[in-house]
Amino acid sequence: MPSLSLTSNNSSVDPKKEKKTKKKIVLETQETDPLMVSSKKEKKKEKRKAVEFDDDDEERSETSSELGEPVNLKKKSKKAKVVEEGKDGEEVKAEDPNAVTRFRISEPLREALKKRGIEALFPIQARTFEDILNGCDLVGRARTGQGKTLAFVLPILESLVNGPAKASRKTGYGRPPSVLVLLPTRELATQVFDDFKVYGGAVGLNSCCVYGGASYQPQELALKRGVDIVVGTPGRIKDHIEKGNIDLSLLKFRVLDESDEMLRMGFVEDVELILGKVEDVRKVQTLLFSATLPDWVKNISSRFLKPTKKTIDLVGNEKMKASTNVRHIVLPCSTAAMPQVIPDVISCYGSGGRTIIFTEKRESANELAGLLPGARALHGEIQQSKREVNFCILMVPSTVLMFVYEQNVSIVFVFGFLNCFGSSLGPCFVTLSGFRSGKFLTLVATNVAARGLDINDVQLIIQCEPPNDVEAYIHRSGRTGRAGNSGVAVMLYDPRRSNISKIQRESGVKFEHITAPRAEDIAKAAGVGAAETITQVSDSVIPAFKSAAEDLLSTSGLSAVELLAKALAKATGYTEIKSRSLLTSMDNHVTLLLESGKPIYTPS
Ligand SMILES: Nc1ncnc2c1ncn2[C@@H]1O[C@H](COP(=O)(O)OP(=O)(O)OP(=O)(O)O)[C@@H](O)[C@H]1O
Repeated sequence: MPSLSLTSNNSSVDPKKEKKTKKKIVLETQETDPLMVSSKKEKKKEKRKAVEFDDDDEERSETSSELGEPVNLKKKSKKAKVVEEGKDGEEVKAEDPNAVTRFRISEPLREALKKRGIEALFPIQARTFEDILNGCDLVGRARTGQGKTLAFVLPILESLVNGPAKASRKTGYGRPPSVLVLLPTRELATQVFDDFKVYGGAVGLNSCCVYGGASYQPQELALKRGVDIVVGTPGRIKDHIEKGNIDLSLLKFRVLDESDEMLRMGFVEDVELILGKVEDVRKVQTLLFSATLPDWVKNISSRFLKPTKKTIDLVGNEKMKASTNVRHIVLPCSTAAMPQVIPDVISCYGSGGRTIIFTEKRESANELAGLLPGARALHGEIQQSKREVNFCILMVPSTVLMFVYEQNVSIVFVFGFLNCFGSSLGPCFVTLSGFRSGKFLTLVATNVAARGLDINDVQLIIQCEPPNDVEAYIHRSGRTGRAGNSGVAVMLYDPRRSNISKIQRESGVKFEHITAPRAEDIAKAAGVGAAETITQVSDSVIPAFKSAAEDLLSTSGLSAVELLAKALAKATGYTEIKSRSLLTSMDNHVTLLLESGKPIYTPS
């Protein structure tokens, strides 16, 4: 009989160590099985050991910006500000080489940027600005959240109002568009349109947004009135071109944003048809942007862009393709354990901000959203009106509610009694706009939310299983850690069914391996929050509770600190701390590592 030793290691799973100790058997059992643990005391001892944090840096992501405790990651990574001593000891900021003032950006645009807190360009913007303004076709690539949208918005607007495109640009009623921007999803089109609306509006240029699933009429009206910039999805833009609503004869710019996704989604034919409608391609500048540019997209781009095109690739051959502002983590977890594990991951890593959870299928998104408190689902089957709606209530008399769509394109009168309000309002404020505005903090989405979405304060991304391709991993994890902020991306995987090595190899991410947050971790995070709220309780309550507190202190045999700890535990809903499997993250399971002195052979 080989000798067996019992090791319960609740800290990080270390694949390297696993390799070295080949003669180990990992068993798993219900915690209540008396045969598997010698005594309760021993078990408690092992648990206590497991609480100690394995501080082995080796297994942590080399890309992590925050490698300490898994809580409170809400930090802005500070951009270096060079400060010099001026006259009379006054502090003078040395000018940033990427300061907005150093670029050919006109005053109204500078003002609009300043209003949004932008005083310097990000590297992809600085590196592409002059080339675009000088009329070059360009392929631009930078990691997620690095500001690729403004990298094309700013020089295009400058070119139209002060640069080479100004001379031949038409103005007035019924003018055909000067700019056409193609994006793969309606959500992205809306987002990029918002930027054109703000910055274009600042220099007197009009934009409109067209996408499938929404009514044609308001889009046709806007196009007929005349616009400078059209942003939209390929299918609907193609329809408008075929219906004669969009005239591309005076087009100056065409932009393919998230180009690889657009072409992958089967829009190649639509995109080719749209681009083919431009009669004289020499008069049009074509720009192509994405965080991921597989070789096949680069090849296709040579068909759409001039041979003289410039390529600005800020990722290039660097091993790490995903965001370097994100802490990339993997966690073994079975599907059955997800509803228990995900809320705990959110408690430990969500820093109180927004979380996006990605599932592969629509049904799983619906199911999970139903199981997680305060979560909503977003996927392609959800009606467009519910996916991104920006209603505002204009007046609420006792019996009439009136909603006006933000773009003033449709007005809906809803007549009814005020008590109908609660039930009718709910579905209106759903999904993206509700998530953006903080009405709910957890979004469960399919890949429809993987690309380009820029939502404030998304602290945590959870992927329920490894995606099929590396691009999906890069874009999904890139919904956090944007514009210099840090974030956490946790990928769940079932070690018996899925493999993370392909994603690891192709993305260049060195994943940090963790186990499901232990009850102690979650309790600690909750305790910190509860301690803060206790200090906010009014002193007026003390007299009412003082005598009970004194009685408790004198009779319990516990110290004041221990009693306070129990009170915090109760306040946060903890009456006991449960164990959890390291392999599947199932509650009430313990993982046992049995080491043998000799090889063990199975009967077969
Ligand atoms: N120069 C800047 N200074 C500060 N913030 C900026 C600057 N440029 C862009 N941003 C902000 O950075 C965020 C990310 O920008 P954007 O969505 O364009 O990134 P992206 O590179 O297109 O990301 P993705 O690849 O995910 O689509 C936005 O909130 C944007 O307002």
